[in-house]
Amino acid sequence: MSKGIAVAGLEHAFPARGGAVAALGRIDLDIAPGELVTLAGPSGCGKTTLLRMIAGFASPSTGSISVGGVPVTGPGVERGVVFQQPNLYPWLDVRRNVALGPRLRGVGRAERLAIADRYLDLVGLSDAADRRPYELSGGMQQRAQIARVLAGDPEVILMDEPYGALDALTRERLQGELLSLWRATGKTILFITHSVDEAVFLGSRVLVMSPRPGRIVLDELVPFSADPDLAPDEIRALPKFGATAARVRAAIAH
Ligand SMILES: Nc1ncnc2c1ncn2[C@@H]1O[C@H](COP(=O)(O)OP(=O)(O)OP(=O)(O)O)[C@@H](O)[C@H]1O
Repeated sequence: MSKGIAVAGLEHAFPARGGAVAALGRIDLDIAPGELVTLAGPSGCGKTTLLRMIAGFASPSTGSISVGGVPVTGPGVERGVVFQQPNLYPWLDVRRNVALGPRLRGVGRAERLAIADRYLDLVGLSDAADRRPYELSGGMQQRAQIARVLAGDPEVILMDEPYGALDALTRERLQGELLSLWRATGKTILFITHSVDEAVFLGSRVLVMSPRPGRIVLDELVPFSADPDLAPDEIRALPKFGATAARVRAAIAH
């Protein structure tokens, strides 16, 4: 099951010496269950602030956020968060890191390890299950983090530039994997990125925010990622892909 996200009349200013920093202008946003929404915009425009508020790590100065119709008042198991830097526990092996969510939910040992193995297989990490996080490459750690979030079976996945620190090849591979995973599970995903290519490749809908205080200045449905007849490799080669990317780039530069 996936849930929708509703942001209504949201504004946010951070208190600061010499006056407040207006981080987010007015944001009204409805994300339907099962959408994969990518969010781009210039550095410092408030993308992370918005994601952290939906995650329940911080609350807005004004306005409201609900997930699945329930107001957000703090973090919750129905929202999984993937950070730019993998945040695995160094003292647990990869399988136990992934099994952590089910463990916290009280799932028995054999079952939670089976769940972990299923998600490690899904992200192509079965061979690394017994290793510690520091024995993994950056891309493998990021995959393990994604497996861990999926093992918690959240209805909504919030991803804050998860591939920003990866090399180009690994990044493209993980983008393709995420696409297959989203097509298979229909989870609601909000994905922040600095890459126009990544935004247009992954998003069933692309949002662009203005410079701070961030407002949504482009909101466009994109037909590529949801099309089961399009293999990941084919998407970037479409002429319409280039045209959409040009519009997104123009909106960011505005
Ligand atoms: N805790 C805080 N206190 C004061 N100002 C903050 C705080 N967190 C963020 N800001 C400011 O709010 C603005 C938005 O920051 P945010 O991290 O949301 O932007 P971003 O779009 O995610 O940026 P980037 O793309 O560079 O990661 C920035 O000007 C930032 O300096």
